Amino acid sequence: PPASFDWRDHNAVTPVKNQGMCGSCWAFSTTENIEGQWAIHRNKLVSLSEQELVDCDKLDDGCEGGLPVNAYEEIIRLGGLESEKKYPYDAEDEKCKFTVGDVAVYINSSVNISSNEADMAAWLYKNGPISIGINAFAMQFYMGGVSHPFSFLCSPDELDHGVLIVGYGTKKGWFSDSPYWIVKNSWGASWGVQGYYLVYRGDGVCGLNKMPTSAIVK
Ligand SMILES: CCC[C@@H](/C=C/S(=O)(=O)c1ccccc1)NC(=O)[C@H](Cc1ccccc1)NC(=O)N1CCC(N2CCOCC2)CC1
Repeated sequence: PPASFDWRDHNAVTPVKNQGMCGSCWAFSTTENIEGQWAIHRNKLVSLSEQELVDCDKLDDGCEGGLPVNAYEEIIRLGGLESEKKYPYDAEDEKCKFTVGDVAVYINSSVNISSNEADMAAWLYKNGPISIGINAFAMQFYMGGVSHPFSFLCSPDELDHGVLIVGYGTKKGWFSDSPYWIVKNSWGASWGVQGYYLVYRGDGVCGLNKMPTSAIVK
């Protein structure tokens, strides 16, 4: 794989979204992974419905939390994901309004990806953006640059946020180079670097390598 790669340069990433006052980060991590899979394998980039997952995914807890691995399973059970347009986001738990006739995309299965960050970069380059869990402690104070908090401040064993890795690169420094991941967040475009988080790549910081997953679109 190349030294750097960014799926935003290959029309596989929608604009940054905002989950608002609802703990639905897991749904954004899931829909945005599938947006990437569909764009890469069907050459169609369409914004997908997080609200369908908040309302209809019975394995998860809507605004009270969830896991992409559960959401992939529920999307297969339901029969697919509607577009954001057809099933818009309301940032609150509501009655399920899923209509199978309005499905925009479907997935065939999902995979757990290796926690080795070199393997993750190779997988991303070959297949697309990766959904991850992360300890968001350092994200709450993030103002830019390559985030590399001490592990006692950002325990890799306390994942509490779902986000999406869309690329990777290396920042050339005065004394040393910093390899980083480009992470798409769901806290709006005024957060971080136009909505994105640059975090150190290579030492499992904040547990970002603990739960890398993706949907599979054949
Ligand atoms: C209250 C839910 C908060 C929400 C994200 C909110 S958030 O607003 O993005 C945020 C995160 C951190 C700091 C500040 C703000 N977090 C989650 O949904 C996180 C996301 C995550 C964690 C680990 C790996 C991958 C993804 N998940 C979780 O919070 N949970 C995982 C699923 C679990 N369910 C229990 C019942 O049985 C089904 C599973 C509920 C807790």
